[in-house]
Amino acid sequence: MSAPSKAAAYEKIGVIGAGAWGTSLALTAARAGRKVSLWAREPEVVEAIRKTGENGIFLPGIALPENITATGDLAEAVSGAGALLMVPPAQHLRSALSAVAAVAAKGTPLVVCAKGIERGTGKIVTEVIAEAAPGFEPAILSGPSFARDSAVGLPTAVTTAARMDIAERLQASLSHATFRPYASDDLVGVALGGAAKNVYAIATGIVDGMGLGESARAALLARSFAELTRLGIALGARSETLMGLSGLGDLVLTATSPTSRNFHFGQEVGRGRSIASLREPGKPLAEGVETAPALVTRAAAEKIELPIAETVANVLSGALPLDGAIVRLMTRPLKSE
Ligand SMILES: NC(=O)C1=CN([C@@H]2O[C@H](COP(=O)(O)OP(=O)(O)OC[C@H]3O[C@@H](n4cnc5c(N)ncnc54)[C@H](O)[C@@H]3O)[C@@H](O)[C@H]2O)C=CC1
Ligand SMILES: O=C(CO)COP(=O)(O)O
Repeated sequence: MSAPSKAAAYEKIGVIGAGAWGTSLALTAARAGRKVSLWAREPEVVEAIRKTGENGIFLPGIALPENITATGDLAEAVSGAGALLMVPPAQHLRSALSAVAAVAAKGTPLVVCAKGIERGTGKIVTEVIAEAAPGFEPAILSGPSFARDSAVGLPTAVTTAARMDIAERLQASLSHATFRPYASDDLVGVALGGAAKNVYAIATGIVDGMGLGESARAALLARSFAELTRLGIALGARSETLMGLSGLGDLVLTATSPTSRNFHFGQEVGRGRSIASLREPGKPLAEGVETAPALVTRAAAEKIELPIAETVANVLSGALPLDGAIVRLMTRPLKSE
């Protein structure tokens, strides 16, 4: 057993992105005793928090304490912050990082809390940080955690991954009675686990929506984990990380729960809803939709086969009809496990 960490907490935390998860994390940091500044892209979110003390647009019904200051001014949000939690949708991470890098103090840990892989490049978030914010400390926060669960005070555990001393300072900065971060220095494993599980949650959602049964769902979940592990190891992740909170833990949560937007998206596809209608503006964010082709791009570059992720990407692009997808998965050459 490792010795308990005595790392010092950061006094102030900046949170960039005030969707459900950014707002919930701001609340977590505030409950842990930090001073928090929460940057929102939408002026109406800043106004709502200032006037009503809650983010009625993305996390309604949750009162935010006074040690959270909402702002639309990025320079104000990052000023004096010991660490910055980056919580935009994954496909907007690069631009958010560039904007922050232009105004924040070099060397500040940029803690990516978004879960995804960049479409077009196939880059995982550690690589995006290195390119968009050179000179800053890369960090990841990920694990099985619905924003509302942790906001209402249900017990939640996540992993903070960074250079170990930074990971431990983040752990100390965010932990409180119902929020338990574990520290890790395996950034690749933690980043990949959180991103890939969204794609596999769409897959299990589809199987559920098609009424193929719980046995099929469990088989798919297990084979999804095998895929995730194969790619993770190729990218340099540790297998125990992938078996932890941000790999297996988040896969089990997201790929079995209708509360998950990704699983729900898959369910609706499996029930025959058109993908275009599920992606209309204003529909819930399902990160796996963009990450599926990105995951496939990255796996191809690493010469790794991901038949389930590929099938999801092909169904979402319209290249493969649903029935064809199941036939394709079940008629692959027989293998040993
Ligand atoms: N909601 C949850 O339970 C959890 C979410 N996450 C991750 O956190 C990230 C953010 O998700 P949520 O907070 O749930 O989002 P949300 O669905 O609650 O809110 C949407 C967010 O997207 C931003 N946004 C919309 N259009 C944009 C654009 N064009 N450019 C930049 N930003 C734009 C909005 O400002 C808002 O912050 C995602 O990567 C998600 O996977 C991770 C763990 C839990
Ligand atoms: O990442 C999450 C839980 O850990 C949230 O999942 P969804 O984005 O699918 O709702």
